[in-house]
Amino acid sequence: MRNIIVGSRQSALALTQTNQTIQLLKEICERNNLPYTFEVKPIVTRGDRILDVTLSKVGGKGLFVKEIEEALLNGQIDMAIHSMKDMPFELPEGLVIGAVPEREDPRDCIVSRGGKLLAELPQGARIGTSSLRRSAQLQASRPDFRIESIRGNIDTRLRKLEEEGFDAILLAAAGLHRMGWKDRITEYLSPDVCLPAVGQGALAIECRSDDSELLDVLSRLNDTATARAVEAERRLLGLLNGGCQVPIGAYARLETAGNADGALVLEGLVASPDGSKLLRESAAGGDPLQVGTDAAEALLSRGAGSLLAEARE
Ligand SMILES: NCc1[nH]cc(CCC(=O)O)c1CC(=O)O
Repeated sequence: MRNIIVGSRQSALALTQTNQTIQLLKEICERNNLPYTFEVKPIVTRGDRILDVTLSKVGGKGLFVKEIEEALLNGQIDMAIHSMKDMPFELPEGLVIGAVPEREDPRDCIVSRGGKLLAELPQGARIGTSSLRRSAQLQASRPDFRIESIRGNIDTRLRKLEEEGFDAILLAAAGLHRMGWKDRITEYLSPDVCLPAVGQGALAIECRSDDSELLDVLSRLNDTATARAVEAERRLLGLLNGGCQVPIGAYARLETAGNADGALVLEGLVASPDGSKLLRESAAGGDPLQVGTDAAEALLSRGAGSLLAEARE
């Protein structure tokens, strides 16, 4: 019998994702007669302590992940469940993504006060989001919206919607689904309107690369279609050097639903921060890395490089 220690940030979403994943792993162990138990170990990261500072100024989203990775490397924990979209492009030596479970809904959504749909929001409506990707795409169709930064975990943002008088906020549907708060969603935004972030809705289960015992268990939770889609999206991100906060979106899906090993269709987007310029390109094919490369090169050949340089200034 081996007790596997699972590190988790303390946010409600992180703990929920961790517990839901452990539940699936427990079922796998039961079905296959595998001798493992799982225990959650909460970890406070630097990213959690400095939410009031602009994250990009203090090291970006990777902050949430870094301390968890240190705990993995020094053996305090054995595995960790991250939101894929918070994963930096490169993993430290000695760690791997052992499984990518089936993806939740990848779309963004709006939660509005009074249940107004996007098209019904008044001229000059105040919209809360801290994501350049979301604000650029929204401003492209509605330059009248006043976009304001909103920080904190999902529960904090939902509270701020009411308390700070926003007309609407933008969130990832996946977080709300996982929390059991689907009924708060006013409207799902189609990827044609708001292309999701790389990896949005997917999870990454990270562990030590030499832990073959655990890797064997995790492999049973891997979802081929999601893993391939995310591989394509992350290749695009890597080629556009999108590690920091830049307006990049990417979403890959199977060309034929159900054919997990078949062709992928990847859409990529790079925007200027104010949404005045949006570049969108797509690529398709069977090799996720090639599809990611093709879409990134198509974007770069249309001037994505200078748009990104503008955003980083
Ligand atoms: N940026 C923070 C973050 N990281 C992961 C999620 C949940 C959605 C997901 O797992 O993709 C969220 C909240 C949000 O963007 O609304």
